[in-house]
Amino acid sequence: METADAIVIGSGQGGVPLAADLAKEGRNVVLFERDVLGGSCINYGCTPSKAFLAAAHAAGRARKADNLGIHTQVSVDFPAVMKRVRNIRDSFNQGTSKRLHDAGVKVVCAEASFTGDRTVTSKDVTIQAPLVVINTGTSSQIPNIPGLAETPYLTNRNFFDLQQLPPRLLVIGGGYIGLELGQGLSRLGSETHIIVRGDRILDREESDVSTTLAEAFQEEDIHIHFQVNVDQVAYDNDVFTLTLSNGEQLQGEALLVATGRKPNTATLNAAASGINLEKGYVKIDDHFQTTCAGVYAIGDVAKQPAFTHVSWEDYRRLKAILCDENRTRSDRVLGYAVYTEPQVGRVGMTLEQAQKQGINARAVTLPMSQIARAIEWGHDRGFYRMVVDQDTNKILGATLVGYETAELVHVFLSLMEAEATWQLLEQSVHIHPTYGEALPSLARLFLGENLPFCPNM
Ligand SMILES: Cc1cc2nc3c(=O)[nH]c(=O)nc-3n(C[C@H](O)[C@H](O)[C@H](O)COP(=O)(O)OP(=O)(O)OC[C@H]3O[C@@H](n4cnc5c(N)ncnc54)[C@H](O)[C@@H]3O)c2cc1C
Ligand SMILES: NC(=O)c1ccc[n+]([C@@H]2O[C@H](COP(=O)([O-])OP(=O)(O)OC[C@H]3O[C@@H](n4cnc5c(N)ncnc54)[C@H](O)[C@@H]3O)[C@@H](O)[C@H]2O)c1
Repeated sequence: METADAIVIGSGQGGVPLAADLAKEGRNVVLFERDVLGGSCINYGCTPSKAFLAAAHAAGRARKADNLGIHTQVSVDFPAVMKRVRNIRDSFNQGTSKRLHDAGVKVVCAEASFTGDRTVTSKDVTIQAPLVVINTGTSSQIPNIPGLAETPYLTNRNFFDLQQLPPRLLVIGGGYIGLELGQGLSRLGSETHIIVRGDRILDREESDVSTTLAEAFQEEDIHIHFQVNVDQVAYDNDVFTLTLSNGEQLQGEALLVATGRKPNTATLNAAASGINLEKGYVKIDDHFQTTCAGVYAIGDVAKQPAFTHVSWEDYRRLKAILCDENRTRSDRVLGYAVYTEPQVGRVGMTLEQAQKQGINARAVTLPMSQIARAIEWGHDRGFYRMVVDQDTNKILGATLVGYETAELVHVFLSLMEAEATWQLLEQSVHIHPTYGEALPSLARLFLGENLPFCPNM
């Protein structure tokens, strides 16, 4: 058996920089990766999906320019779109490989599992180390629908290998992936059907977020089938046929399954090192420590909010903790975004979440149709909402639905990190005419509904 100073299992968003940093300090670090280097984000998550959406939204916006009096004929070169996506993906992937190599990390390209205390084995190597970090992420959770397993369905894993635009796309799941990739292919020309088992899309968000998005999707002829399950999947002559629980049948040349994630722990044999799992996820404390001393877990596999910036921040915090700094995983403000059009930018608590915690909370909402910039630019669907604690006046959360709100929500992230009050935002003088100008306007709603809140409105 070999020994090392540190083992990292999985080359996700946290594992790669951690392995590289430790190796640069002169430690002997081994990283195991069973698939391509760089994990989900780079290879089959954020990077390819956002490069793909750049093309899709360019097409969508060009069509919508009709509203501005600009008439265009959109012609999509799908192979060129996907080639660009794969080129970006590949360049990021090569960057990961170079980073690990330059830092002196020993990379073992194989699946790792525990065979003893802090002892990790793959095909032909067994290594023990005093420090082991699990960063194995998640994979698609595939529902047990009769017939599905025998068909060449797509998940986010193989979606970006598509060579031809499917004339008709069927999507199971109305969450992040189904909506982003579903709207994306629709904007590039596929007739798109999204099958949702509940009565709304993006069902973890406030209901008016779901309604706003659903209306936007339906306006661009995306078919959303609510409150139905898929009972049967068949594949014949390159065509998928879905039989729905209401008896309806839908056909398409591509089927995307986007029904959530499952943690990559099935083959990890975590128990061999005394590591407990909870519903398949690695159980950690507030310092990322598992139930085995010296073994830590970061990112999606530790049931952290499943976003790249969270896994990456886990790495920064774990590194500080390993250097005996007083950091935890929970003392941070987290935001996220959904890259549909309109976008959803979120941070902190919703009104309902705050009230459930017993906080004396209040929310104000400003529709996009009352924002000068949104009217001028023709993006007047959506709203900005802020939640505050009425006892302390501190900002507790925000929901922004509209044009590029993933950018704007950072104003709230910083204000909340600084524990600012809504009065600070209200007193800020933002530039006219911008979307950002609407944020002090939003805060001004706490002063009274009928006051003028910004120039021209
Ligand atoms: C389509 C899609 C789009 C997304 N878009 C965004 C976005 O826009 N913004 C955002 O913040 N987040 C986004 N996410 C989420 C984001 O990709 C993940 O939250 C992030 O990659 C988490 O990374 P991680 O570090 O936990 O692990 P991962 O990046 O998942 O990496 C885990 C690695 O471990 C490897 N592995 C697993 N088991 C083993 C084993 N036993 N031995 C060796 N190696 C193993 C895997 O092969 C994988 O490479 C998206 C996800 C998807 C699927
Ligand atoms: N913009 C981003 O940051 C981004 C983008 C994509 C993915 N992600 C991350 O990846 C995660 C996974 O995305 P996802 O879209 O797979 O999951 P999700 O949890 O967002 O959505 C899955 C949806 O599928 C539904 N569903 C589950 N089983 C079903 C079934 N049998 N039939 C029909 N519907 C079913 C669920 O009700 C849910 O609405 C996200 O939660 C997010 O953390 C982030």
